Amino acid sequence: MQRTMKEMRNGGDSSVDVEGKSGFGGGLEDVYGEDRVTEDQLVTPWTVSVASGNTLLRDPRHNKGLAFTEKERDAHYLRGLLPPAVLSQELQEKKIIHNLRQYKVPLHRYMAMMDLQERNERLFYKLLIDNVEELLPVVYTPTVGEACQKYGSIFRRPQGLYISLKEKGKILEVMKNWPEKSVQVIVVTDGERILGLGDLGSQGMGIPVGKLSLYTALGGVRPSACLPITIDVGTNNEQLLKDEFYTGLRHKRATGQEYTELLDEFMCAVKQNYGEKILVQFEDFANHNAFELLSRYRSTHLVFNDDIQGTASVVLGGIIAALKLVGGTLADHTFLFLGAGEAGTGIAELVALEVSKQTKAPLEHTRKKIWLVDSKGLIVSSRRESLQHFKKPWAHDHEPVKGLLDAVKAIKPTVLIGSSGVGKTFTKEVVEAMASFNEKPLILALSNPTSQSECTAEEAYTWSKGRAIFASGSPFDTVEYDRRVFVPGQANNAYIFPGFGLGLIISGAIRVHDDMLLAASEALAAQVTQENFDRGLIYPPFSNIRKISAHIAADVAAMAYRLGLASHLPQPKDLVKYAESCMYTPIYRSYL
Ligand SMILES: NC(=O)C1=CN([C@@H]2O[C@H](COP(=O)(O)OP(=O)(O)OC[C@H]3O[C@@H](n4cnc5c(N)ncnc54)[C@H](OP(=O)(O)O)[C@@H]3O)[C@@H](O)[C@H]2O)C=CC1
Ligand SMILES: CC(=O)C(=O)O
Ligand SMILES: [Mg+2]
Repeated sequence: MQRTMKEMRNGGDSSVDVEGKSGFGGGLEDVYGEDRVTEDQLVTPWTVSVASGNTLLRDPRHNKGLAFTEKERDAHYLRGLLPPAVLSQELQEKKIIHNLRQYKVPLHRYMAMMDLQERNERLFYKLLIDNVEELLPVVYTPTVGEACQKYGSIFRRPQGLYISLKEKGKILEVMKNWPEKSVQVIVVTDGERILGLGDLGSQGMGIPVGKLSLYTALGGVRPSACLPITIDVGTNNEQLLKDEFYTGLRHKRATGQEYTELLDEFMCAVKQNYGEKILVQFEDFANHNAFELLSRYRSTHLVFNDDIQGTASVVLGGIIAALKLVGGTLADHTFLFLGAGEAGTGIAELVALEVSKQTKAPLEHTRKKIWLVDSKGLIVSSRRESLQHFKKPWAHDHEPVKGLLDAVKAIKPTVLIGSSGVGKTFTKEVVEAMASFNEKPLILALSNPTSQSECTAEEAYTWSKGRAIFASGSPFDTVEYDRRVFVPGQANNAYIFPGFGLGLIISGAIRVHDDMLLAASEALAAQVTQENFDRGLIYPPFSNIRKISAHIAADVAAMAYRLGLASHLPQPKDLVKYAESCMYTPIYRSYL
C-alpha cells in the first residue's frame, strides 16, 4: 500500500494530527499509547516501509548522519532533524577514530564500535577497513572475548538471531523473522567453547557477530548477506546460571537426542529458507559436537568449521611461508602440538595432507612426524583405546610422556604449536629447549584471547635469544630485544575465512573440499613479501587484507571449478578481478 509522506511521518495514520494536541504531563497527546501501555495490553509494533525523515536517520543501513547533503536533506524530510553542518564521511571517520582513542578501556571501545554499527553501518565498516590493524583487536580477539563474558550487562539491542530449545518445532518460522531475505553466510555457535574462555552459553553471540563483521570488512561480503546465529540449548556455566542478567536459557545444556534433533531441524530450516548454496560456518562449538556436526552435514550442506578447517588453513599457510626463513621442505619438519582438539587435530590433518600431496607418501605415513599432547600427556599408541576418535590417527608408537617439556625433549620438534586454550604453558624451559636444538624454532601460540596465549611474543623472543619465528592467535605489540625490533605475526583464522567464504560465494560452490583449504593456504603464503620475511613475519600485514582475501577467494573459487563443485557458470576469466568487483565497499551512496 502506498502511503503519503505525511502518513509516514505521522506513523501511518492520516486521520491523526499529532501536532498541537496536548496530552499527559504537558506534552503531546499520547496518540499511540506509548506512555500508558502495559505489557498486558496488546499493541501492534510496525514500521514504515520507505525510510525518510527520522526513520531514515534511525536506519543504520542507510543513515549517513551529518553527511546527508543539502539536497538529500530536502528530498528526504531531514530538514531540522540534523544540525546545519554537512560533514564528509572522511571527516566523520576522523572524528570517530579520535573519540575511540580517548577510551582507555578496550571494552568501552568495543561498545562504542557496536553503537556505531547499530547507528551507521557504512561508517562502521569504513572505519574498520581503514584502521583494520588498530580496530581488529577491538571488534575481534581479544576484546570480543571480554565482551562475551560481560554480554549480559552490556547488552543493549539484540544482534543476530537466537534459536533456543523453546523454538523447537518452529525454527523455520523463527528464521523468517529475520528481516533480510538474501542471506549468503551464516555463522552459528552454540556458545560452548568461546575462544579459550569455555562455556558462555547464549552470550557467545558476540562471536558470530564479530566473525561476520570481518566477513564484510575483510572479505567484502555485503552486511545484509550475513546472519549471526546463536543456538541456545542451555549452559553448564554455573556462574552464568546464577547471574541475574544472563540472557540465555537458565538450565544445563541439552545433550544427546534433544541436541541432535534441534541441530537437525536448524540445518534443514537453513536450506529451506535460504536455498542450497547458503554457507554455514560452525564456530566455537565444543569438540564433542564440532567434529560430529561437520561430518554429518559436509555431504549435504555447504558447511565449514572455522576452528577445525579455517585454523588449519591459516596455520598451514604460515608454515609454508615460514619455510623461507627456517629452511627445508614441509616433509623435513617435525611438529608437536600442545592441545589435541579442534584446532590441534585440524591443523595436524591438513599439514599431513599437504605433505602427502607433495611427497606422494600415504597419509598414514605423513602423520608420523606429527605429535600431539593433550591434558593427559603425549598421545601414544598405548592410549589408543581410550582416545576420542579425532585423536586416534595421532597415537604413534612411543613410551608414555607426561608433560610438554618432556615431550619437547623426546620428540625434538622443529615446529611447536599451542592449541590448548591454556595460557602460560610454553614456559621458559620449553622455549629454551626448542631453541637448544633449532637454529630458528617456529613457535605458534594460537590460543585466544591474549590471557590464554601459550606465551607472549616477548617471552618467545627473549627466551629463544631472538631466534624464534613467532606468531600468535591474538595480537602482540612489537618487541625490542637485544637492540633489535621483532614484529610478531598473528596466526588467526581471520586471514582465511572471509576470503574463503567469498570464494565459495562467487563460484556458487555447493560443497567444501579439503583441496580448497590447501588452495587457501597456498594463496595466503604467496602474499607474504620479501619485506615481510625480512622483518621475521610469516603472515602479510592485515592492512592488505582485502587484497589478500581477493586472492584467497580467487584460488578457492578456481579449485571449486576444477573440482566440479562450482555452479556459477561460465567461470569468470580473471577470478581475482572478479572477486574484487564483488566486494562490498562502504562509501556512502547518494540518495537522489
Ligand atoms: N588462532 C586461531 O585462529 C584459533 C585459535 N583457537 C584457540 O585454540 C584453543 C583451543 O581451541 P580448540 O582446539 O577448539 O579447543 P578444544 O577444546 O577442542 O581442544 C583443547 C585441547 O587442549 C587440551 N588441553 C587443555 N588443557 C591442557 C593442558 N593443560 N595441557 C595440555 N593440553 C591441554 C585438551 O586436552 P583434552 O583433550 O585431554 O581435554 C584438548 O585436546 C582456544 O583457545 C581457541 O581460542 C582455536 C581456533 C582458531
Ligand atoms: C579465532 C578463533 O576462531 C577461536 O579462537 O576460536
Ligand atoms: Mg573460533
